[in-house]
Amino acid sequence: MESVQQVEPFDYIIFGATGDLTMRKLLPALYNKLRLGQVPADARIIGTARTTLDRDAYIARARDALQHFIPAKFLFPNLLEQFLGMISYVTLDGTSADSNWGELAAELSSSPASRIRVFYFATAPQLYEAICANLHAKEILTPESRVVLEKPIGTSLETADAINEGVGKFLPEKQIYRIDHYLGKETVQNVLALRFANPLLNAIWSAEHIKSVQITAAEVVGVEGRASYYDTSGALRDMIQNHLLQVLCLVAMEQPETLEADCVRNAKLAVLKALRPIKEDQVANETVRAQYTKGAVDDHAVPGYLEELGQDSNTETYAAVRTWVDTPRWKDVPFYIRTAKRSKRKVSEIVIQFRETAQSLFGAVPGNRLVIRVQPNEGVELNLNVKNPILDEYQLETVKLDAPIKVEGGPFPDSYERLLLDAVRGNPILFIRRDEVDAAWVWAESILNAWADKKAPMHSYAAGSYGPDAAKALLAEHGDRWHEDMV
Ligand SMILES: NC(=O)C1=CN([C@@H]2O[C@H](COP(=O)(O)OP(=O)(O)OC[C@H]3O[C@@H](n4cnc5c(N)ncnc54)[C@H](OP(=O)(O)O)[C@@H]3O)[C@@H](O)[C@H]2O)C=CC1
Ligand SMILES: O=C1O[C@H](COP(=O)(O)O)[C@@H](O)[C@H](O)[C@H]1O
Repeated sequence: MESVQQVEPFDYIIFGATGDLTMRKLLPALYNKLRLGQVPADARIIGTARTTLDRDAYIARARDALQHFIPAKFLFPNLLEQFLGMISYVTLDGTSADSNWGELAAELSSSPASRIRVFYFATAPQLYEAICANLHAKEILTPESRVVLEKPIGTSLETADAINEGVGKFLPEKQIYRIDHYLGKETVQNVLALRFANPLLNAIWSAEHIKSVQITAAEVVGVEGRASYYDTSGALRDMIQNHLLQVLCLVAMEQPETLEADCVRNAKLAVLKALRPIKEDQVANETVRAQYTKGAVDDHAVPGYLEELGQDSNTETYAAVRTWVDTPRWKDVPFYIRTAKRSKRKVSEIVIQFRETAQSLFGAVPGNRLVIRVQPNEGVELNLNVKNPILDEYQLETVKLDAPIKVEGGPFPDSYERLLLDAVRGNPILFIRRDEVDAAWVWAESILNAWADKKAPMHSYAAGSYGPDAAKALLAEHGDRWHEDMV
């Protein structure tokens, strides 16, 4: 029950405190943890950014954000005031040695030196090294400090190395927390529980019984206000290199010896290293990339990606990859991973397709299917073949066992909630180690390089559809179908 206990007193120092991430995710997550009794009353949140604001002006912004992003029934007036009372603001350019570091240091010095300090970098990653250099030079980093790095950790192995080296000059790896918010999702963490706490599933979790695995993260939204970032990234860098590969690792890994962070991270790393490299001349066969064109989402007409961008682009808003984990457990089992902007519906899910039985008492019977609904409508469903109760003879039909995953009396926790306090706890189990980042880039780069060299076509799909038809062929070659095409 450790996770419902209050954490130790902390100072959370947010760089980028006026930004979208802070307002939409970080402050609401910390408020929710206070509501749940996990944040001690003397915890403090110090926001910093370059915009000149006094405390009152910052608190007004924070209040607006909380009123907007926390459902009214969970926004208790006294608690809101208590939370806002924990916040202060320092106008600071994190990259400039001449900036207001004295004020930040003075704020922090009012707490005991042994207090936990979490420096959360909600800024562009190019700033991380300079911020760390200043924190170091101004002697603000203590042995009880950690830094949380937001994604993206680079756009390639080389740029990721530059970020990691830059931060690593000032802090050892154990004080560096690279966030991947998919690991903060309860339903993603649940993959380990499902696999290793259910002998029934554990016994059949291998190529002998599993025919294929598909992992999807599709969104209805387009690139919204983030086109300038997104166009330098694309679907593979934005979602697959990090979030979906992490999910794949949890599905495919061998059982770690313990739940200690490095045991789990070693097991994930082994999967990343076992991913079969996709060679340049295979990229056209093993991957599909596409851009959305104009279409309709929820009956509203929406423009295509290029129209939104206002210029030509070679950036994919859809990516699907067929990949293989070269370990005995997963021999010849295809893993299909896909992500899309402007899809028909928002869904993140893992579909485990079990093998059919060609000859049984009932002849050929379809394989069972386990669906882990990451979001929305969080839960687990299992398709079973049963006897049709109306007919006298044995005729089979499929029923679905459905186990929703809900939180009694509360909203489903946002992924940032768990992660923000794990950084305080000093528990890196849900954060990415540097060697994982590197291994994921090694695998992703061969695809990205081939795409950059136009070795695979750029397909298109109408906004509001499930993606390009070409993606169906990736699965059809192995007798598989995407979940929405399954009967
Ligand atoms: N928004 C999201 O949903 C997600 C964001 N991320 C990542 O989080 C990070 C922040 O994203 P987001 O909030 O959207 O970005 P925004 O552009 O909304 O915010 C950037 C923040 O950084 C501050 N900033 C910029 N330069 C400096 C500086 N030199 N010193 C101190 N503060 C500075 C800005 O304030 P000011 O201009 O006042 O200095 C602002 O508060 C990025 O790395 C992004 O990739 C990751 C996943 C999702
Ligand atoms: O990291 C990112 O994730 C979001 C999708 O997150 P989800 O929790 O809503 O599935 C995505 O919109 C964004 O482009 C990407 O940077």
